[in-house]
Order: sequence, then structure tokens, then C-alpha cells
Amino acid sequence: MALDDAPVLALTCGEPAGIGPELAVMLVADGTPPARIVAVGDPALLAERAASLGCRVEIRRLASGESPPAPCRGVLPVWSVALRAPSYPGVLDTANADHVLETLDVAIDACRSGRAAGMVTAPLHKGVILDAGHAGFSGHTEYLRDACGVEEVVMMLATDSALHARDAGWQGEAALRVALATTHLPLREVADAITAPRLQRLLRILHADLQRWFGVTAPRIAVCGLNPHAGEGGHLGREELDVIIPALEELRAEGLALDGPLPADTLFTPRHLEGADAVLAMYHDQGLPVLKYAGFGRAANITLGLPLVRTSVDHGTALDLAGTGRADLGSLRVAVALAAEMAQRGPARVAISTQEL
Ligand SMILES: NC(=O)C1=CN([C@@H]2O[C@H](COP(=O)(O)OP(=O)(O)OC[C@H]3O[C@@H](n4cnc5c(N)ncnc54)[C@H](O)[C@@H]3O)[C@@H](O)[C@H]2O)C=CC1
Ligand SMILES: NCC(=O)COP(=O)(O)O
Repeated sequence: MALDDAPVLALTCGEPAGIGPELAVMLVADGTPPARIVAVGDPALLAERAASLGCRVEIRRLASGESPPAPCRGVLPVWSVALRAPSYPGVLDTANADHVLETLDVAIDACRSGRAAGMVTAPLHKGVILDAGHAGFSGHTEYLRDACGVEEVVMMLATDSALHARDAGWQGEAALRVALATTHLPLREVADAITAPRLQRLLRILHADLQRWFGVTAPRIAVCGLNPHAGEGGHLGREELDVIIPALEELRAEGLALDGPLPADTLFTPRHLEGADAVLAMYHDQGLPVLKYAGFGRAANITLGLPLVRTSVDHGTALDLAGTGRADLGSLRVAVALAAEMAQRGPARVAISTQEL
């Protein structure tokens, strides 16, 4: 691919007090990115972070909607979204919640209008956005779902070795894709959120997007139970018997290849993972600790089911590291590379998988 043809990716800088702005700077200081990155954030803040880290990066402010030039090491084009208040590393300020949300809106708008081929998001801080009064906010995933007007999306994290078709990328136990049946809600509410229709919608999206974005022609998905020992035949909870098994049976009749529900502590063992293209975990901390143990810093977060490409990092705002220059760039590199690949290959893969269905 010629660099001039590289897709435009809008990179939202996330919480200004976190590591997002410095990662954006480090990305271009480190080398030539595989996409025409345009940061969406405050140019002065980015220049300040670059200076304080000693990074020789030119922060090039673009006019609103102006296309970024070909990727170039040391140059970070920016669509400007002004901070609402000065920001200091590690110090949250509710005054900047609207700044963070505006960066998302600018990136979504750019994707919709075709000015960007996809978006990559640096981490935001959910708590400070809620504290600022945005009741109900629970993360990029849900914000994008609502902004795009789709009923359901799926959060999936994948280690770098699992980001491609299995024949090209599957390298054994460290290659893992974990999708979540529920995302950001209190554990107390998880069981009620897992209904058969919802599970079916999520699994159909996961199946279709494994084909669409990852080139997996006949996806095999392993599904976790909710309860210990997948309910132990109803003695440790009835959700498997009453909800999950019937939902899977109906989907199998449609032709989806599904294993489970298996106890999570059985499913996440090498023998059971071996044949699976992805795992569907029932809740955030059932699936993500395993994924992060396998590949923290080498994984990306992908929102499936959207009409646009969105990837993100596998970590949060790391307020403890902000401004120190010690944040690891690995996951952002993976997220950018994946979004670039999705933006370029997505339509072709859709055509291939549709023929094969
Ligand atoms: N995509 C997003 O916007 C995400 C946002 N978050 C948000 O981030 C905030 C903080 O969450 P935490 O649970 O503290 O997780 P965190 O990922 O920010 O930090 C957990 C630990 O990992 C370390 N860490 C994180 N990123 C790192 C990097 N790039 N290099 C080296 N070490 C790194 C931190 O220093 C800390 O010790 C929360 O508000 C959470 O909601 C969390 C995950 C994803
Ligand atoms: N732990 C993953 C996470 O919180 C991602 O959230 P988001 O991408 O929906 O903001």
C-alpha cells in the first residue's frame, strides 16, 4: 500500500489527564504509522505533552474536516477540540468531560461523512464523565451504539496474534478473542441482563463480524456459562438451563457453530480454546482478566456490530503513569494497525463471507 493511499483514522485522545494524549504523540514519534492518523483533541495539550516528554513531534493543526497528509514520522495532524479547562497529568476535572465527548462526536461524524475510514479511541475515564452529570454514560462501546442508532453491539478484545484469519494468525494458546455478553454494569445486574433474545443477537453479530473483519469463514464460538460449573445442573443457578442452553440450541439450528455453555474455568484451558475462533464470556471480569493475562499491551478492543470501524486500546487512563512517559505504546500500535486493516479489507471480506454463507 502506498502511504498516500493509507486510510484516514481519527484517533480520539481520550481523558486529557490520562495517558491518551502522550500515547498519541508517542505513536508518531516512534515511527511512521500505517494510516493517515489525525488526532482529535486539543493541539496545545498535545504540544505540551510532547515537550514535557522530550518528543520531537510537530503538532499540525488542520482545519475542521481537512484531510491529513500521508503518514509521516514526527508529524501529528490534529482536528482541534479545545479543552474546557486546563488539564494536568493525573488530575481529573469534570469540566473536561464535554471535551472528551466532543472528541468522540467529531470522530463519529468524520466516519459517517467519509472523511475518516475508521476511529481509534484512547481511553477515557468513565467515572469523571458520570461525575460531570452525564448520567447513564458507561463507555465508548455503548456511546457508539447509541450514536450509530443500532440496537446491539459487541465488545470484543483480541490479542495481536488473533487479529487475523486463523490460518494466518492463530498461534496457539496466547491467541485469544474474547467477546462479552454484558459490559459495564454492576455484577448484581448481570444475570438479569442475559436474556435469550439478547444472547442470540450478540452471537449473530459475533459470528457475522468474525467473518467480516477477521476472515474466519466458518466461525466456531465457545460460550461460557454464567454460574460456577455452568450451574451444576441447576444446583448452582438456573440461567444455563433456562436461558443460555435454549438460546444456543436455536442458533445451532440456524447453522451457527457453538460450544457450551461451558464452565469458564474449563473453557479457558488450552484444549478447549484450541478449536474456538472466539469466546463469549458472560461478563466483563469473567473474560477480560484471561485476555489480559494472555496479552496485556498486545491486544486491542473492537466494537462489533457498528456501521463504522472502531478499535481501542486494551487499557484505561492509567492516571498513575500520565505525564511520566512510561506508558507502554504496544496496545495503541495494535489498535491502529487493526483499524487500518479493517478499513482497507472490510468490504472485500464482506463480499467473500457472503458468498460462502
Ligand atoms: N477504552 C477505554 O476508554 C477504557 C477506559 N478505562 C477507564 O480507565 C480508568 C482507569 O481504569 P483502571 O481500572 O485503573 O485501569 P488502567 O488500565 O487505567 O490501569 C490499570 C493498571 O495498568 C497500568 N497500565 C494501564 N495502561 C498502561 C500502559 N499503556 N502501559 C503501562 N501500564 C499501563 C496502570 O498503570 C495500572 O497499574 C477507568 O475510568 C476505566 O473506566 C478502562 C479500560 C478501557
Ligand atoms: N475494560 C474495557 C473497557 O472498559 C472498554 O470500554 P469502552 O471501550 O467501551 O470505553
